[in-house]
Amino acid sequence: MTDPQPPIDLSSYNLDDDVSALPDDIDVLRLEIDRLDAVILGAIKRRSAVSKKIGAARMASGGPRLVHSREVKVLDRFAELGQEGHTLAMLLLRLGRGPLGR
Ligand SMILES: C=C(O[C@@H]1C=C(C(=O)O)C=C[C@H]1O)C(=O)O
Repeated sequence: MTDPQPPIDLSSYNLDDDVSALPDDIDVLRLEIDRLDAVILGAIKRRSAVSKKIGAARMASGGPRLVHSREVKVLDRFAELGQEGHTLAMLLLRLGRGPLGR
């Protein structure tokens, strides 16, 4: 159903490391949250900029601002997170539309 993900090497982010191996130390765990938030925020900002660039390029050649079929694929990608994943994907799509986006 979902497209295969592109071959991106995420190994340096340690996203698959066993969380149960982390110490039960709130300060240490919060540092891990802070690290992950920095990665997520950086990725979201870049995703929004790339999405806007695609929209601008498409409109410059007379195409539509949005492509429903592609947006459905993005929504599918986050479906494993359930309703919250849907909400998250919708927010990502909105961020890529800029201030006039719904
Ligand atoms: C980025 C694109 O343009 C728009 C933005 C999308 C996105 O942010 O993922 C998806 C589809 C389009 O509505 C695209 O067509 O890939």
